[in-house]
Amino acid sequence: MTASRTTAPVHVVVDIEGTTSATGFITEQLYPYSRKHFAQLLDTRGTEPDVARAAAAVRELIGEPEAGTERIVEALNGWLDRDEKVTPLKTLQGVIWAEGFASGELTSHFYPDAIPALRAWHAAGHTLYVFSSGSVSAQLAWFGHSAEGSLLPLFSGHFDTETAGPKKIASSYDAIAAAVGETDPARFVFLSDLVEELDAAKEAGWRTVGVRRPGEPYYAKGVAGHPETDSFARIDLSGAEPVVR
Ligand SMILES: CSCCC(=O)C(=O)COP(=O)(O)O
Ligand SMILES: [Mg+2]
Repeated sequence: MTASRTTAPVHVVVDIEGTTSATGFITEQLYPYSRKHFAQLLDTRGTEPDVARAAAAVRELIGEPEAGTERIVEALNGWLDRDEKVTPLKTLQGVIWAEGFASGELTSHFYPDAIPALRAWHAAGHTLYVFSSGSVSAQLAWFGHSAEGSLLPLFSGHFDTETAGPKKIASSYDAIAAAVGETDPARFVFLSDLVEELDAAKEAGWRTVGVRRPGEPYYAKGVAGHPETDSFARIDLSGAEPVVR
């Protein structure tokens, strides 16, 4: 059972892939871009802290302490093939994508209802956060380069699997609440396309809304046990509970 809350503004925490943005855009535009640059990144910037930490984590995960660039890239591409949200993969993608966005080679995608709703919630006094498997550096590049310019001023913080923990376990949502300094978990509303993530947030006492957009990979799976919407425009945050109109 979730705790009650007043009608005070809430903390809205959004997932990216399948929620604010199309999975197909990310897998077709961003994933190939990262594949193209993994080897070069490891060879030319391997001593940078983020790159070195991620390479060490890949070696540990594959159980090959001596793995060189070729073997690491093979592991990264295997995870990408299966869209596995492995933290060091996401860290390296974030470093690569940050450069791609900065140079103008990459652009981000948002469903047409997402940006107006984010702006409206921010204007209404709600605080906005991102919790995505995409690294914080990828999130900053993504939200910093929308077709409508930078959306970063709308957000009060960004969380990923390195800073908060895996998205399918409740303690990660507790960690976000602690980082935000919020003691009432019912003041959070988490929006995601993946039911296991919504379940974990709900277990932590958060409110949830399942975002179920036609054409998305998890559409058929559904979001049983959570209010469901196909558009941010239908989410009303003015009452004690998020309502889908
Ligand atoms: C452009 S942000 C990175 C997107 C990404 O790589 C990813 O895995 C997003 O997964 P999510 O947790 O947002 O569904
Ligand atoms: Mg998602």
